[in-house]
Amino acid sequence: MRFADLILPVPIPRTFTYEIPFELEGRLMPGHRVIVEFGKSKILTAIVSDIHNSIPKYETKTILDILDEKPIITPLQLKFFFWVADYYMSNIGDVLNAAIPSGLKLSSESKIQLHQNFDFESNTFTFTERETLILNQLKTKEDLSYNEIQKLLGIKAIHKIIKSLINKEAVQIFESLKDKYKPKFEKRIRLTSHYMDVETNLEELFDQLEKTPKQLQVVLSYLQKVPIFKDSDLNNEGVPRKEILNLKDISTSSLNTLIKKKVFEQFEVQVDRVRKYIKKTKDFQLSPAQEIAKEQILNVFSQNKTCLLHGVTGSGKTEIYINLIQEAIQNESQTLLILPEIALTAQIVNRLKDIFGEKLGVYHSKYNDHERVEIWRKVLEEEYSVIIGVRSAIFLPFTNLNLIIVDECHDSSYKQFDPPPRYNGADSAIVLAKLHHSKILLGSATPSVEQYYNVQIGNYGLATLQERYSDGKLPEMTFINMKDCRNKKKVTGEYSNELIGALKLNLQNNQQSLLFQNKRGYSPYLACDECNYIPMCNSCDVNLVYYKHSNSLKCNYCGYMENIPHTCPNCGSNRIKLVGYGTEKIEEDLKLMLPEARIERLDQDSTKNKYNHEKIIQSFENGNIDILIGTQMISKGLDFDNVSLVGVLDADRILYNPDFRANERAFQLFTQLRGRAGRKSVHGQFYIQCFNENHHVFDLLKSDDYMSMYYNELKERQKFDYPPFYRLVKVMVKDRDKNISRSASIFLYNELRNLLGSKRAIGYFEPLISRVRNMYIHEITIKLERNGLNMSSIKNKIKSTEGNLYKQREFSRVRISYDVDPI
Ligand SMILES: Nc1ncnc2c1ncn2[C@@H]1O[C@H](COP(=O)(O)OP(=O)(O)OP(=O)(O)O)[C@@H](O)[C@H]1O
Ligand SMILES: [Zn+2]
Repeated sequence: MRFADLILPVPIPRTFTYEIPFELEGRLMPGHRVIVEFGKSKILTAIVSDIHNSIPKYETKTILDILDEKPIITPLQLKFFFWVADYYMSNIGDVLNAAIPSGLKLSSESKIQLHQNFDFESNTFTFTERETLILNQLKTKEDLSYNEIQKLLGIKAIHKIIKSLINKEAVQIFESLKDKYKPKFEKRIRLTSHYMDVETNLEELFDQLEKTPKQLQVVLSYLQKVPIFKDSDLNNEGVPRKEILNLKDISTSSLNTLIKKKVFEQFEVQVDRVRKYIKKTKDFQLSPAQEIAKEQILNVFSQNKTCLLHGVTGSGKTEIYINLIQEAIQNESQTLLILPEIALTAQIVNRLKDIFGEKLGVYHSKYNDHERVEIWRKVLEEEYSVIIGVRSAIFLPFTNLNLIIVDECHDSSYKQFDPPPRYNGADSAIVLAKLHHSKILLGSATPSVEQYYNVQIGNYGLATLQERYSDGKLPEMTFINMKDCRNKKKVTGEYSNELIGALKLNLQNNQQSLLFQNKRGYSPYLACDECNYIPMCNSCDVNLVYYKHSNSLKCNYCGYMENIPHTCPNCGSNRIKLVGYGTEKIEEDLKLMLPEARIERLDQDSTKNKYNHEKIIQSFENGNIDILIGTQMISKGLDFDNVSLVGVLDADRILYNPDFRANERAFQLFTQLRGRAGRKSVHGQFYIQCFNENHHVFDLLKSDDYMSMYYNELKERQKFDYPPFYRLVKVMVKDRDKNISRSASIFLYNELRNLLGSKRAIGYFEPLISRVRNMYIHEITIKLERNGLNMSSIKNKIKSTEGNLYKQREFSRVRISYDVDPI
């Protein structure tokens, strides 16, 4: 086995073969990180994906060094990563970037430092002039990058020189990012072993310390914390130094004296950065309906099929998950529970930490890199048996995965859009389960049409929960016609008197309310009353959003910010006004209208800080907030006992969307929102402010009729060749020049039509938002029949048309990307 295929962090969609040096033969395994030379002078970190004997056609370079003792990626993960890259038509390097925490990431910044055993005096090698130059430099400077060495020597080809230094064990290469992960240490103290002889030596110590009461105080406080009289083993762990010093009447100098006198010894232990949970047991019994659903699930599992749990909101799906996870833990295997939203993670983690204690690991994007590396390692070493996380948790190094649960499996935030890979975490989880021979359960009150279709054609098995837990009823629905309200002057701004009245009543009854609005920020936009001018982003085709707290206009696409203009830049009038309303404005308005209420907001802006979302949810749960205003974050799976009112302010905005999934989405969103109210003893109310009460989706909602929605949608999808009957691939063409973007998309479209036929290559068009970060976008839609096609080979063919495009000089800077199964 002399060759290794490597994944390199370069935007080239293939692996590279390198030779394995003699000293690494037999040691190197797939999943190891290695250092290699790439091109003339680049040094890169790479991941070994395969090891073999077949000599490549091109001249190979040799691997320079290995970074880890043990592989950091498992063989199954590699397989999975390649599947994601293939299926979602993205580079394997991009998948790796999405998959591994940046503390383990591949980087191009490798450096050298003196070898730890190297000693200038005692070494026996002779060094060349250039080698000596480097070594002398390293006497004063801790490390040197490849660039610095090239400058120092005044030549480009430095690799041979470095290699020779490595062979002489004078220097070593290190990955500057490798050291990014620093374990955290804690200083602790304990009694030295001498005093473990309690009866004589410790008693003696007390006598000695009579004269120094401060020191005696330290020893006594220690013994209070660590009762070695009861159990002498407790001394081994000692206590954190900080904990003793934080006590009243303890002086640092007394403690230090005692350490000098060898009464105490100080030692360090590695501690976890990730917050630990204390295990409390909480028992619950499944209801008869839940027992039946669980039986159905186990039955589906026994047929090695994916199981869809279709259970109404508040039916207790989570309790079934917990029950299944408990059984999985007893079998000493790993379980992965993925959720669409970190807001929800916080709540479920609270429910699960009571039950699973330290066996529970949590993985989401708000964690910093050190924490993510720590979780990665703990999953690899099977210290965690349950992992709860958002979509990227599917990339963790499971070795013993036996159950995957995808909660709220219909949710569109399982799909990643930018940066690539544009993968869907819920769909990919099914493939992950196959690779691990693991069971997989998808749960939702509103499965996607595609998911339910899979049940219908027998690909998935079905389990159902049709009633809420303990006879809870679904909230009553009230439609508030805003047109009528306006005519009858029964509104204050955007708020109907009826809704405000209901909020007031709820407040008096000491119950909580949720208010939904799909727009964050203050007012969606600013507009001139004279000429209708609307401030737009300079680099994207969208209007700027007004943020009150920073008194600025901001682009939600590229982050561009500017000050509020006082006069209209177009006509000079000073009649610039705010139009529409976002969550921030609603918060402000309601605080004025209901001054006695405690009001908070939950959206992307209010949860920027790591634990903010947890704090807000906790505080709502504890009854410290009366009204919580939020974006779709509040619609997903949250479980509050005391919420009896849910209101939607601008329902029409949800209904009218130029997308074939618009009705399905609206039905899902309203059903989920309604489901947040009346989950425990209180009866729930669902208020919808809208202009068009007669919309078809509202009819379905009134009868809570998922199946009608499903069959209606299915008919439409069949008629217009949409999923689940066809698979969609979107090809995105981008260029700084609008004309080039357009002509490149026409060129590519023609290529694709020749390749696939005009029934599959549908057309090219400008998307709704046709410019982002100054790149003009055109899209080509491809529809592929679900059956009878070899998808992988078709996708390769689609990709190969890129080659023809790039042969045209004028298109050489065009950027092409793909979105497979766009949503
Ligand atoms: N067997 C049970 N014993 C005690 N409480 C239960 C049981 N089953 C469900 N509950 C309670 O009922 C409430 C709703 O359950 P849960 O949150 O699991 O619903 P869900 O099906 O996940 O709903 P959604 O689809 O809205 O997220 C929770 O507060 C839960 O603790
Ligand atoms: Zn912008």
